[in-house]
Formats: sequence, C-alpha cells, structure tokens
Amino acid sequence: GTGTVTASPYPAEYDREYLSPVSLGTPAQILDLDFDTGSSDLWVFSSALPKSQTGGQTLYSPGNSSTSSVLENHTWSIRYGDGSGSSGTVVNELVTIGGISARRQALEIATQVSGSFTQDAASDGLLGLAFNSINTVRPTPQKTWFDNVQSSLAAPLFTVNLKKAAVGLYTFGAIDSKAHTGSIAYAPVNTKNGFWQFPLTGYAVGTGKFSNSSIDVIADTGTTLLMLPTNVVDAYYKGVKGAYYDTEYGAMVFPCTAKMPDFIFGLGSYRGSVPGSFISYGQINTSTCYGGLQSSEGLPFGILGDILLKAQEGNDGTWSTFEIGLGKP
Ligand SMILES: CC[C@H](C)[C@H](NC(=O)C[C@H](O)[C@H](CC1CCCCC1)NC(=O)CCNC(=O)[C@H](Cc1ccccc1)NC(=O)N1CCC(N)CC1)C(=O)NCc1cnc(C)nc1N
Repeated sequence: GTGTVTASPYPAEYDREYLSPVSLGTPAQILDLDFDTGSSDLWVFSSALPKSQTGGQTLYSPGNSSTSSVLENHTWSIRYGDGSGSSGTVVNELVTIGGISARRQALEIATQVSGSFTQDAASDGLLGLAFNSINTVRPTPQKTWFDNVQSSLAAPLFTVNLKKAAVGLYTFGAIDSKAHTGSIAYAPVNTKNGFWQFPLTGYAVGTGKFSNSSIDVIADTGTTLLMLPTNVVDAYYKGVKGAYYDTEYGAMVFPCTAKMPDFIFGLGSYRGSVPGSFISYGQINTSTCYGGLQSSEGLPFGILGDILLKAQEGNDGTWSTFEIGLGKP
C-alpha cells in the first residue's frame, strides 16, 4: 500500500522543525514526531520520564497499550549534532503512519532527555528515517519503521515534500505524479555512514556562473539549516552586502535589508534553486539577520537541511515543489 502523513512546520514563521502525527499502540496514542532522515532511532517522550524533564509534550504510556511488550535488557542513548540527546529503554509496539502499520516496531522509550527537548513542547519525539546501521539500541541495533514496512509498500521508497510556513507531506510507497513536473533526477546514495548521502554536482550564486564541483552531502529533514563547505558559503556571502562571520553566534550574519541572491545547486544534470529570501533565516536583533546557509566545517559532508528541502523552484511562473525521493534502486 501507500501512506501519506502531514508535516507541519514549527514554529510557523521559522520552520525550525516539521512534526507529523504517529499512532502508537492499542488503543491508539497519537504523538507528534519530528521525522528525521539524519538519524535512525524512533524514540518518544514517555510516562517513564521524570516530570522535571517534561514540558507539555504528549507522553506515550506503554502500560496503557495492550500491544506493547518490553524488549528485555535493551537500552539506547543518542547524541545529535546540536549537542542535544536522550536515552532510555525499548518496547516492541504497533506503530502506524498514514495507515501503514509496523506490528512489532522497536519503540524507544525516553527515561532521560536533554534540556532542549524538554523546552520544545511541540515535539513528542523523533522518528529516524536514515539507515539501520546507525540505530543506537544495544546490544542489538533495531530496524527503522521505514525498513520494517518496506515489504508492505507498493514501492520501497518515500518522498519528502516540506513547505515554507505551510503544511507539507511525507508519502510512503509511491511517487505522487501530481507533486512534480518534468522528469525526476536521481543520485547514487552512499549508505556507508548510515545517511542518505550523495554528491551534488556544483553550485551557483544568484545569476553567477555555475561552478562544477562534487560536494558530498546528506539529505537531512532533522536539520533546520543548509550547511555546505566553507568555500561555497564564502562564495555565497560575497554577494551579500555587509555580511560577516559573527564569532558570538559562530555563524554568518548580515543586515536584514540586504538583497539575498538565490542559491543554485546541481544534482546530476538537474538544477535546483533556493530562493534568496529563504537564506535570511531570522533576526538576531532589530537590524541583523542570521544566515540559513552556514558552513559544514568539521563535518565529513554538507547537510541539505529544511532550508533547501522546503524550497520551491519557480518555473514558468508556477511553483513546482522540490522533493526528495528516498528509496532503494
Ligand atoms: C546516531 C546519531 C545521529 C546519526 C545524529 N544525527 C544528527 O545529529 C542529525 C539529526 O538530523 C539531528 C536531528 C535534530 C536533533 C535535535 C532535535 C531536532 C532534530 N540534527 C541536528 O542535530 C542538526 C543540528 N540541529 C538543528 O538543526 C536544530 C534542529 C532543532 C529543531 C527544533 C528544535 C531543536 C533543534 N535547529 C537548531 O538548533 N536551531 C536553533 C538555531 C537556529 N539558528 C536554527 C534552528 C548524529 O549525527 N550524531 C553524531 C553527533 C554527536 N555529537 C555531536 C556534537 N555531533 C554529532 N553529529
């Protein structure tokens, strides 16, 4: 079959994360999870958390579900790129998304979460959509929901259609022919690091010439910003009057009045564009804005985060949506 679920941006004006409803257990407990193609753990806020670490999230309670069973002697502990983290125990549970069910999904119950999760009332946990090899459950790593349901999908793929300040969609098992115009560009995925990793074929800034270069990136719905090698970032902000590296924020910032050039990227022979307006991410004070494009210095690859994934390229005046199709060839 195929299944579709909404992806709602939060907070509305910042698109910092996208949340999707997931049904857990019997009777159904619905939690809003951050689908993350940059990790492979499905973990939720739970009744096992100290109250002091919760902040308004919906808590999954295994005791209230007739289909949950403890995965004995298994634990998990995860650390994310922004320094946040969580850990806990594991149950097998019925997990349904858009009508597609995994009957015995490893569902990771948080017994500890770091402060930024406690403060984020909108997110009840994460659903990892990267590869099984980076799942943190021990002693036996567990499979992702996408891996568990693949045999029941019409096609072994999912598509991501995030939108700026509007509700988008994750679709499992089919490519919606209404959601794209023209042919689809494919790139070979390198799964050795457990991510959806592939090469971009180059970039251009605004109306400048396209620079052919192979840039290793991962498609990561769980990362808000677009992170690329320093030489690309420097080339981009050279086109932004008054842009500079703010050591306090550790980020490129610029006057909010600056005209932002579009960012063009190559994927095979396909050319996608991120509107310049998306690269003004938000104000840090009345006159200075924070860049949606930052350096991936120190990372083994660039990160195509939400800033790029939500981009809609305007062609012949219409809007077609840039979406990522992720699946096995
Ligand atoms: C199995 C681990 C797994 C693969 C892990 N994967 C990732 O970190 C990528 C993954 O997509 C995670 C998923 C996030 C985690 C935080 C909660 C939301 C989802 N992405 C990141 O950490 C990228 C950096 N963070 C972000 O992009 C977060 C996302 C966020 C959204 C809403 C609320 C809070 C945070 N955004 C911000 O921090 N923002 C605040 C600042 C603002 N300017 C932009 C928005 C990893 O690489 N960990 C190795 C790792 C460990 N330690 C460190 C320090 N770095 C690491 N990379």
